[in-house]
Amino acid sequence: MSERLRIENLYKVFGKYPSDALRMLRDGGTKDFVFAKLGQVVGLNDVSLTVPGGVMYMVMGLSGSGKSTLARCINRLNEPSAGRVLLDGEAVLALDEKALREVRRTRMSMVFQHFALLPNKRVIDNVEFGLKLRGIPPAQRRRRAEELLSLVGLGRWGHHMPHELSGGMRQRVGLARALATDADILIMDEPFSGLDPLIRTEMQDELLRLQRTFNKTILFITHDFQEALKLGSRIAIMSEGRIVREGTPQSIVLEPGSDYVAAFTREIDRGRLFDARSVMKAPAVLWRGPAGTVVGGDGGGFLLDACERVVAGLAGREISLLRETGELSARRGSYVCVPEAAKLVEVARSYRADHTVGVIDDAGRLVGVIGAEQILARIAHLPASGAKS
Ligand SMILES: Nc1ncnc2c1ncn2[C@@H]1O[C@H](COP(=O)(O)OP(=O)(O)OP(=O)(O)O)[C@@H](O)[C@H]1O
Repeated sequence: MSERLRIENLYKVFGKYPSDALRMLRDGGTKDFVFAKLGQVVGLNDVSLTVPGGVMYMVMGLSGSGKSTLARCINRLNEPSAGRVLLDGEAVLALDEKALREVRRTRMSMVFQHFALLPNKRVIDNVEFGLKLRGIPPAQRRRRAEELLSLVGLGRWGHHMPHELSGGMRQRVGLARALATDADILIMDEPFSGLDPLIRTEMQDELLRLQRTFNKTILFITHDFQEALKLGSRIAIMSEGRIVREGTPQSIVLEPGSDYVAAFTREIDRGRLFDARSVMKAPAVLWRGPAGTVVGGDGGGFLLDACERVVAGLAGREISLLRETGELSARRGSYVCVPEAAKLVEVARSYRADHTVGVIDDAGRLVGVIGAEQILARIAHLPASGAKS
């Protein structure tokens, strides 16, 4: 994945002469310290991050942690006090006004809270709006808008006014409008906050679906950790203008690194966050013979062919028999395998006592095994022996 957006050592101090504040911050001073000494508010304190192309990158933190300031500094709605913003390697802070306007219009667009629609324009005109500003010819932009409306399930609503639609439908129009712009980097500042929970879930699913279709690069701001976990490929967690933890959702939950981050992870549903790949153990070889190779452990195993594909399953007692007598007793069809991406909750559902769950890759090869110990350990958040993180 190529890098699209890179932020390097970005600072934002709200105040006329930020140089003293910057010096204090670079010397290790905190936001509170700067405010106490100078009365200036620190929005960002040495923020660096990299957003790869085609991913949804989440910026998460409590109110006042600097999320919106970061979003606004990236496209210079707020002028950063120091640091660099690179869009496809180009320095955004060096752009003159005209070039900046062009970048905002065509390459990096900002989606504000609630996707507010223009109330006196029809739904289709709302979706077309950004394209019109870009000077796309009428027939072409109409086609694109119609396409997008049907993609969000509102193909027949183009000629209605926004007030004739339900809240959820209006949100979908807003999402279609955001995606209609050809800018392939979208900065979304809490677009779903304040929505009722059902509509919010529906919108999150819709965004994930559309993201897969359009492969946009999205920097998504949220204060909701669950939302960050659900949508994000990577998450940056902010506190007091700094990034205090950055990583994949699974790595952050496994190793929060501080009490501040750990507090967000406590209530999350681990069964739906972790996948088979992240809990499986490497299969140990127990036996080799003309019939194939047996891998697994005391809880059960698998007989594999020469291509490492599962031929048959062995229950725990059959593994004991093999160990004691060297006698192979494996039953064809008597095993459970899941794909690497299967969620832990699905693995737990397929688990049978005295059997090990196999994990297979796209080519059908056995790449790992999961016993009850791994499932329970990850759900209860204990380190499991041999499990990958
Ligand atoms: N225009 C401004 N002038 C002065 N201080 C500001 C300004 N905008 C933001 N701040 C301050 O910068 C800090 C970061 O604010 P920001 O809005 O980025 O936080 P946030 O994480 O987006 O919060 P929220 O979730 O409440 O929107 C806060 O201390 C805020 O008071």
